[in-house]
Amino acid sequence: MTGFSYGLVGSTGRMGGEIRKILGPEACVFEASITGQNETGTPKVIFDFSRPEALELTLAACRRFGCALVLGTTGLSDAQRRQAAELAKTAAVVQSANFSLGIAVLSMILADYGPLLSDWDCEIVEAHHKAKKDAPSGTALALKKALGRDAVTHSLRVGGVPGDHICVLASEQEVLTLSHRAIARSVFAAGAVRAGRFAASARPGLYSFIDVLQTERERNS
Ligand SMILES: NC(=O)C1=CN([C@@H]2O[C@H](COP(=O)(O)OP(=O)(O)OC[C@H]3O[C@@H](n4cnc5c(N)ncnc54)[C@H](OP(=O)(O)O)[C@@H]3O)[C@@H](O)[C@H]2O)C=CC1
Ligand SMILES: O=C(O)C1=N[C@H](C(=O)O)C[C@H](O)C1
Repeated sequence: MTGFSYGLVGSTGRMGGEIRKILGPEACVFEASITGQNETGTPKVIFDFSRPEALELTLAACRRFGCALVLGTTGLSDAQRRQAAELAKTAAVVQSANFSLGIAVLSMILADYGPLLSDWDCEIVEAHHKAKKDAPSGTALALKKALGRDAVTHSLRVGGVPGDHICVLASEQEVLTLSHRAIARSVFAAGAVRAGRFAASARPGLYSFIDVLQTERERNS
């Protein structure tokens, strides 16, 4: 059961399918993909897991419906991020390159403790399924941002891997390896739906998945 009607941009895709499995196909009242658009009601939240080229359509739909946005598409340009931030002045927008809990915690660890290792080398290895279009992954870019400095990234596109990220930090004397593996793509959909439930009742603003988790924690404490 959903509790809200939703829209999907990227409805025929891998992530679109996973979100449908959680929220139920009957509550999906707006869907879009390259092959077309279908509208049967007013969504409370639109989920965009598609391609950067679709963002214009997504932002226009959010404005038209006056609804919130969960934006998971990676490979966005800086200008597109600014466009999403512009929508956030009037609607709740949760944007994250990775809606898994493990990557959220890994990002917090890097942001908090990365500065202690500022003179260590750092390289990031990411592996994904062969159909993934962008490289490096949005998550690898976000992990670099959390670390607060540049890091060489290595991208593998092999088999059906849902998403692996490994940060290797090393000095002359020691090596610290922090790694995350998504066992199934459903983990990202579960996080996105969690963000959608938050966004459905949140004030306008630009939120990260970490903001969603921290708000939930404050509400439950
Ligand atoms: N933030 C996160 O946690 C995660 C993010 N992602 C990101 O989500 C995105 C989608 O991934 P995935 O589901 O695997 O991709 P798929 O290739 O399986 O699906 C892409 C979807 O987008 C649609 N699409 C492509 N171009 C356009 C367009 N110009 N206008 C409208 N719709 C379009 C496709 O339609 P059609 O079928 O007609 O071609 C399809 O429905 C990627 O950017 C990926 O990196 C993925 C997993 C987790
Ligand atoms: O395309 C994918 O599949 C994924 N994309 C996201 C990314 O680019 O980081 C998140 C996840 O790793 C799966």
